[in-house]
Amino acid sequence: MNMSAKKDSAKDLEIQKRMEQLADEINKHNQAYYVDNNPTISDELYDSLFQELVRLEQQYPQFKTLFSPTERVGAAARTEAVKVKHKIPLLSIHTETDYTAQGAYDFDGRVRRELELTPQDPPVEYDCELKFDGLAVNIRYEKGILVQATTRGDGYEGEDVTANVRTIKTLPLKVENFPDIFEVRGEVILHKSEFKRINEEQKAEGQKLFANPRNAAAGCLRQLDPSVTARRNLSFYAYGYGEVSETVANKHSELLDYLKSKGFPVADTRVLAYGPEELQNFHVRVEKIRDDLPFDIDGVVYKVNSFALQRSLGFVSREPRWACAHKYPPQEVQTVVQDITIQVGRTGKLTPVARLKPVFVGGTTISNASLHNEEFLQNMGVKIGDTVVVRRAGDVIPEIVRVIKELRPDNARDFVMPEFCPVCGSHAYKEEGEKDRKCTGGLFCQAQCVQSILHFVSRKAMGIDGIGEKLAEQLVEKGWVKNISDIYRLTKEQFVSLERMGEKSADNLLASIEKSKSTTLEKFLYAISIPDVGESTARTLANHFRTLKACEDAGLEQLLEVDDVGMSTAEKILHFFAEPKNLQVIQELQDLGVHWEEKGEVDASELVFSGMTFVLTGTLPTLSRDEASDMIRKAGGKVSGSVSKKTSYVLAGEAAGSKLVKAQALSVPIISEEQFMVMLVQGKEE
Ligand SMILES: NC(=O)c1ccc[n+]([C@@H]2O[C@H](COP(=O)([O-])OP(=O)(O)OC[C@H]3O[C@@H](n4cnc5c(N)ncnc54)[C@H](O)[C@@H]3O)[C@@H](O)[C@H]2O)c1
Ligand SMILES: [Zn+2]
Repeated sequence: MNMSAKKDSAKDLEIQKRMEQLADEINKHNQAYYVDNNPTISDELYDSLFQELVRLEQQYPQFKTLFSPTERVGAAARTEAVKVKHKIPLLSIHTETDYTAQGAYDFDGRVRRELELTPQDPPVEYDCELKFDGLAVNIRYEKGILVQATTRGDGYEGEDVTANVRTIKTLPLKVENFPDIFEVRGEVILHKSEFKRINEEQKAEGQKLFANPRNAAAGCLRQLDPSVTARRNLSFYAYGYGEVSETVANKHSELLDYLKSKGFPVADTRVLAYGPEELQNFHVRVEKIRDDLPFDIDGVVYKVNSFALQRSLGFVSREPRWACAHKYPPQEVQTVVQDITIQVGRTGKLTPVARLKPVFVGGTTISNASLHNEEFLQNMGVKIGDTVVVRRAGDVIPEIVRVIKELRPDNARDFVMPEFCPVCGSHAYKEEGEKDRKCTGGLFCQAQCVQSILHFVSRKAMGIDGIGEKLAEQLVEKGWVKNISDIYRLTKEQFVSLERMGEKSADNLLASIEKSKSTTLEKFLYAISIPDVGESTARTLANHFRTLKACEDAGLEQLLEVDDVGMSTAEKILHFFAEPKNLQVIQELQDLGVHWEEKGEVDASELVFSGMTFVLTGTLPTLSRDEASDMIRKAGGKVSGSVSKKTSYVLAGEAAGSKLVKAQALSVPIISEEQFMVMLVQGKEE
């Protein structure tokens, strides 16, 4: 055997295995749904498993088994029920797999081909109906009297539910001037309001809740005690016929009109359509009113209207060729995880992303879904190769809801989160107690570049005016800024070459960049995006260590000595300064002229406001709040947000509010900006 033949046979085995797994899985769900009235997966999901098997069977007919679930309708009647053979089988309906307009065109195309119509022939007349989401029943009338009702069962033999069907209030028990034998077919359903009521009742009685109206309807209909069924307002809608002793119509729509005239409930949402475009119009219109209908539907049904044409089209295995169900885009489907890769976000967060075999869900095709983080990955237990359930409802981002472990192939692989950033190669750590793993190369990691520029230039950091998100993105895209130190290498030529950037703004920008070079240690420590180091931690670090070198060299113990630096922050600071490339960027910044005054070892107690706490309130005549706060801190004082007995002074301006009242109540001295400035110079109150 040559290599490629060997590969082929391995692939064949894999496909065969998949088909067996799918068949087992579908059979299991058939049992749960049809026999136990207790489905464990959504219909949409079931449909997508089913459709995958159908496709594989078409592609690889040699692997199709005799017992394939695609050959059968529903499930056999329960053993405890009385079984009834149908005079005429109750089959299923073909479901169009294309949920878009194409579905209507596909169906019409097939019908026209089968009927050997040419493009010159007129459009086919169709009857369009709702596809009720309930249970099919066959109701037999003899001489106008309801004598027997049966469920569909496996299509050939169903369960006798006569006593229960008789309790349906909208169904005539006796029909005048009816043919000797007439079997009416239709759907038994529960209205949504009734479903809600029943579930509330079940809950109050501590009984099991029904998953959806269809299952509740099935449960009520197949209930062995008719008095229970009678208390549940089941509804019935007619849409077809079985054995009849007399022809009453030549077209499907006429038959439904006839049944309606005889007192049978027939849904009003029903139209005649000519050709595929009109079919699709109906599909679209019904989708718009779907949620407002009093009962659940799972699509629409198109039927060739003429009985004569229906007869010439006939049946294929379990379905008539003259009808099809056109459903709505599912919001939940299954697909396969082909790979798991890492995406690095702007903040350095490493996110595992499942690369999916493209699948149509919630109206669009998706091929990726976020797995969020390690914890999510673990809880989900997803492996590469797994079949997963993907959900996308409305505009919501697609998500993986569950792994179908039964469909896991033997060669499924575990995914392990990397310890290095895939973009820049820096260490990626997950701190104790945190969910996210983060890249520590904040200063030069390409993935984080835009974010770090925006942070670097922000007002409380280096205070460079004029670099917003758009510009930052451009600077990175052009490759001009690879790390933040490159900001100080930007030239006027570069700026003016950008769209919508005039000479004047370029000059202003460059001036602002130049001005930012003169800064303070606390602003610099804040600007370089050390994880967890916000404005206030940067300040305490600067006050504590006084020089950048001391801060860089600090060990864990020394860091923990700093006020409000806990274990997790200390570790992040350590990791940050342990990354040689971060140190390199810091050095480059200094080489390019960024500087500040290093305070050296000043004794904090010598400062004017040391040991004092200030509270600011109202609008000061000349200083902004940030400026006043800065001045207080530089002079060794603290700024607090609320007045207490420990407050030394309240610095009050125009329109001061409740803080002023509180200060008066606690006899805290209140000072004006003018008094404050004097104190700052003289060291005490005037
Ligand atoms: N969730 C699960 O575990 C699970 C398991 C098995 C089946 N299912 C669901 O059941 C479906 C398969 O069941 P199916 O064979 O009954 O096929 P179907 O429900 O796709 O279509 C056939 C049925 O449509 C109904 N119907 C509603 N309105 C109609 C109308 N106007 N005219 C004609 N028929 C109409 C009839 O009951 C008919 O038997 C799947 O599509 C799936 O959604 C779900
Ligand atoms: Zn990185």
